[in-house]
Amino acid sequence: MTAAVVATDVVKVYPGATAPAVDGLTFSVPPGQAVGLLGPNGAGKTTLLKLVCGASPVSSGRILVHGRSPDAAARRDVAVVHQSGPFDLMLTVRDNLRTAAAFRGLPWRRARTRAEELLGAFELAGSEDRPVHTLSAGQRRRLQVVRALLRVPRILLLDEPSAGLDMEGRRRVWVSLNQLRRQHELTIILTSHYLDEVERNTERVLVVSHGRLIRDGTPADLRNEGGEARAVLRSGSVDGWPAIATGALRLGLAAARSGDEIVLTGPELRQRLPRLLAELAEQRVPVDSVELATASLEEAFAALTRSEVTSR
Ligand SMILES: Nc1ncnc2c1ncn2[C@@H]1O[C@H](COP(=O)(O)OP(=O)(O)OP(=O)(O)O)[C@@H](O)[C@H]1O
Repeated sequence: MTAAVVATDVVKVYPGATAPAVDGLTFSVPPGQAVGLLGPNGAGKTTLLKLVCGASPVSSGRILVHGRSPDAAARRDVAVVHQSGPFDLMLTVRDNLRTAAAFRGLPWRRARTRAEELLGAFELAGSEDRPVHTLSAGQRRRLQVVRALLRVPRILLLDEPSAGLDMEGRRRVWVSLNQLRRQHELTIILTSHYLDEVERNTERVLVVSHGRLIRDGTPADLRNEGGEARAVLRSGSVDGWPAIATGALRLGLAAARSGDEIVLTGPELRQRLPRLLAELAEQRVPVDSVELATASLEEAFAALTRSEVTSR
């Protein structure tokens, strides 16, 4: 089976730059996989997408897209939703889609049915005759995805697809994309700063920092690495709260109360918690239940990128 994308020792140095934007990336993505590309601002995520779609050449190393050079693959196999995809704002939705179809060599009589289906799926039905400047930012974002999907690609690259979308807009985009994934073997590589979106819609995350790959695993792998993020204590008696807060503070933990729940956070939670519980038992402070909660992907990612910064 030919991989959808194979990157081998890929380096990208922009002209005049002092450091590479992408610095020796090696990975492969099997067909049909959805991959989230994570990293702080400036990590090299957008650059990597540009290299995969052939919009920018690699400085060294090699990228193969379904076994071909990105240039050769791009026109047929790859569709991209850029961070800001320009439309002709004065033209209607239909005319913008017609232009995009012509650019891809798709006859409009065929592309039109597909455009209508997609506009319906992305909740833009009825907007065909509206000039694009009259659409909201969220509607334009969805129209960008529609435009990218006029011909079902083998690989869809999404650069911040949810930027500017509210929660409902994000949900709608993903319902449609996941439906498409069920119908076709579609490989997706996306960058996003919404980690809940990445966790829900991808099978794998690549974490990039300063152009280098620092993690490659499932969202669950990354979350587990983040360890326990918080412990929730339930106490039947509010009288115990001062003792719990003081004891937690002594052990270097933060405590916050909400009703009869006390949330403890801080380093080495799993190790420090038994000591706190032993102290509370000695003081006869009632604790009804304790629950350790693992880190969310967001918390795990924040911890990982923080440790990267401090270890450099
Ligand atoms: N066309 C360009 N010319 C010169 N340098 C560039 C160019 N595009 C990006 N860079 C630089 O390359 C590095 C990586 O940028 P890139 O846009 O790939 O990061 P990113 O991870 O996508 O960031 P963000 O999350 O902010 O979108 C940055 O230092 C950036 O300033």
